[in-house]
Amino acid sequence: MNKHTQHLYADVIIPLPLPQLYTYQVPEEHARNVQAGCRVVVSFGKQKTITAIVQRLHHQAPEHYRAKPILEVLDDTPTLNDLQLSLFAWMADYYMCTPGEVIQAALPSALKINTQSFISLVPGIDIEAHTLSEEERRIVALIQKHEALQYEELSRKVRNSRLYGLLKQLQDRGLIDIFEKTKERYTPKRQRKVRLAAQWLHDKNALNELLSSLEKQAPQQWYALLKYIEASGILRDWTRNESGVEKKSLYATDARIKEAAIQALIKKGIFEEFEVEVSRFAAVDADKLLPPPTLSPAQEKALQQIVKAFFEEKKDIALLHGVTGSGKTEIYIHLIQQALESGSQVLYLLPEIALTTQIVQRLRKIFGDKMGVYHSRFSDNERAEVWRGVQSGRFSFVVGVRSAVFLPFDNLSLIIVDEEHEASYKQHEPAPRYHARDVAMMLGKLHYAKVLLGSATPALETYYHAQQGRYGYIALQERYGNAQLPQVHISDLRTAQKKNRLQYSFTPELYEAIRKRLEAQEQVILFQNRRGYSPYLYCEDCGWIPKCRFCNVSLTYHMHERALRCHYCGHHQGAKGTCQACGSTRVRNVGIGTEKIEDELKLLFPEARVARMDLDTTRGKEAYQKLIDRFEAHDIDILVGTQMLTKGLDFEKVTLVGVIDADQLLYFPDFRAHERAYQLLTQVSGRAGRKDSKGEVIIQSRHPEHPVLLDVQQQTYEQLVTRELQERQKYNYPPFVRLIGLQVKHSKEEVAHAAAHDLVEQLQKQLGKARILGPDIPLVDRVKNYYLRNILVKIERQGIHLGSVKKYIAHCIQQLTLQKDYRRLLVVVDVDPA
Ligand SMILES: Nc1ncnc2c1ncn2[C@@H]1O[C@H](COP(=O)(O)OP(=O)(O)OP(=O)(O)O)[C@@H](O)[C@H]1O
Ligand SMILES: [Zn+2]
Repeated sequence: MNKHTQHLYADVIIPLPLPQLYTYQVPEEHARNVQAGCRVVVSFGKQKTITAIVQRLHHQAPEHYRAKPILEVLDDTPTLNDLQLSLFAWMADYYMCTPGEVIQAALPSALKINTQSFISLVPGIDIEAHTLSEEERRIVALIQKHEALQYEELSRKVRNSRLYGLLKQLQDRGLIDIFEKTKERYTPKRQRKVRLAAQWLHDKNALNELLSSLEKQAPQQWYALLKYIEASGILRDWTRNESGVEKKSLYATDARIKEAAIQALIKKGIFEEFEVEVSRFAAVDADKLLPPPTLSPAQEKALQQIVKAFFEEKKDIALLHGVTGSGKTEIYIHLIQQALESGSQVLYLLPEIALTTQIVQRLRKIFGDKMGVYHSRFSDNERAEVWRGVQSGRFSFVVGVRSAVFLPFDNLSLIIVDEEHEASYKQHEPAPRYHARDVAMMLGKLHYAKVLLGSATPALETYYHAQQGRYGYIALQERYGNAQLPQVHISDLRTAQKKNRLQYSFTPELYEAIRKRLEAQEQVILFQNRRGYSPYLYCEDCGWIPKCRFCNVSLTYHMHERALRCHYCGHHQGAKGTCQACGSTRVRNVGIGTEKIEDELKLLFPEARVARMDLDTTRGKEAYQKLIDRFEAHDIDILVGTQMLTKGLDFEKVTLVGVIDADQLLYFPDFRAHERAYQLLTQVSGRAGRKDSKGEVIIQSRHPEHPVLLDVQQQTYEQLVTRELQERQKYNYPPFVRLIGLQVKHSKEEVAHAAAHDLVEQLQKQLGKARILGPDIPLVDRVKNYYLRNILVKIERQGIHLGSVKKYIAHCIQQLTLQKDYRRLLVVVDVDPA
């Protein structure tokens, strides 16, 4: 068969949780411009048009259905490049989700298509003069009734599967307009500018004549023109006229200039008005950029070791294990600079919250406008702009949160994962439940890029792989400058309580230390990893504890808003002063949240300026940054907060860090509890004394002899690791095995229970009893009205084919949910749960 007449097919990813790709036929007229990675419009299901991504083009018709045609191709150049398509396919496979779910997570919503196209008649058309079929007439009549009709609405009214084709024909005949059809929501920001019309250029005499005539006849215009000449700098260099001056800036900054005067100059042909696309990000003057900081000898040595690990030892991944305040960021800066100079791209990943702050400001001063920032707090348009900017080459360097791994890089040579131990690199909900550090490693592999992991408290897995020689390993033991690591004291809550020496939640040591620091005009950070006022209320008469209506968990008391809040589903209700079971007024609040600490501090230190940093006080876009700025400016003496406080912050005047209650970290029921507690406590401690040797940390605990606390105190990370690795090996936990978590959810408890048991039974058939744990009833066993059961699959790292195991698990789940009784069942799969 002749190649040109052979049909072309496209496998497309539909952004829905569908297990498979769909094959569509590519009509002749699109065959030339369609490519893998392009967005296309297809019809899917009943009367639905949807935007999909082309994964692959080929010539095989699908076996089991007749391929429908692609309706439209939206991109001239693909939105996704080949490396992204490979990465996303790998993610769907590895994290056991659908390709559509990966696409949903990857594309900024501004690049997703709005299929709600509008249709209208072409203005002024005499429809009677055209011959139309009956169906066409009906459609036209419907359109005529409205000024513009949405495609979806029309399709509901018409109910014709060929609607798209019919409309296309009407459009081709010039009868209707389909406008804003499948328009992407990304709108570039535009700026109106003016410049001098060409005839006045290069001729100072002509310009002078013009000025003197204007001065007499139209002084306002004369003044506006003078202002333009000055602002544009054209007399020094005529070529500056080309880029002009923002129109608004001429009259907005000088009350003597009226907009009308500028308008008049445009009308006279002296000014010419034009429009440009501008960035949503403030520009940085290229000549104001700073060189990278000079490294200390220890930093320099670490840098050399990293280079050696990457290029001599040929490691693709290296771990920079540098204590808090050792200046890891400065080392990254040097590596980034080198990579950019070689003409390639760099990705720098940071945990969510750390990003809004200090680090970005530091990097901006060095890398200026070639640095893009990718953050979930940004608007859709801003994120789409970064996406497009990476594609166009405007941003060769991106600093971003976990979702930045999805950006359209085509030439990465370096990926940095800062604070690689951070749990927030893992996405929990919705799928893909990916870990950005692990995706970054795959991304690195696809690009042949080097991956640098950095942390003061590496994840156990990471450290283990480094020990095994799989990753390069670089240690940096000293803080930058004269700073010393802080002294850590453990303060015994139990004894203080027994002897009745507690002042509210504070031991005498912590109280005294705060008092001294305040006196010395220094700053204090207090850490309590629980927001709200208290974790629950309790009626002393009848024992009533308010619980969430939708979740099996007590409601947290938020005193400031007088509300009870569920931290699982967000449900909230007013807090009444009395017990809602027996009416008693003896309702006590139990446990300590950040709000309570804040209140207690106001009573204990009435003159101190206290602020709180947790999810509740940082909801607004700028709220977090403002708190940081105020603390930096020393408008706040004591900052109380949750783990948000621990992430990479750098404050000069903080000399004391207090931990209110370490026990809730140490006794959390999770195999990672000790590791996490060590990391959190070490990180928060690391905020103290970053510029000198006065740093002090006081950790309150009822178990002052706890080995993890001693490790934090003595900075014996290796000791902690050895102990934990032994435990993990003994009980089969990562890094010795891989975990896949399964959560069975149903609105009826019996069903969830029975289904979980059935699933375990099925899984055990092929995988054996030892590999399957559960089903377990989780601590909170009902969330958002779903009853939950957990199953854990453990797979050894060697000698078993992971892919086959995953296939089998998927198969078991599918078989289970096909059963009639389990139709409403949900099974959430979480590969490498964290
Ligand atoms: N070479 C250098 N020149 C000037 N200042 C430096 C240099 N290296 C580090 N600093 C300063 O030392 C402080 C600590 O550095 P940095 O924040 O990079 O540490 P870090 O290793 O990332 O710490 P953490 O793990 O606690 O986040 C910062 O204020 C930084 O500006
Ligand atoms: Zn709830």
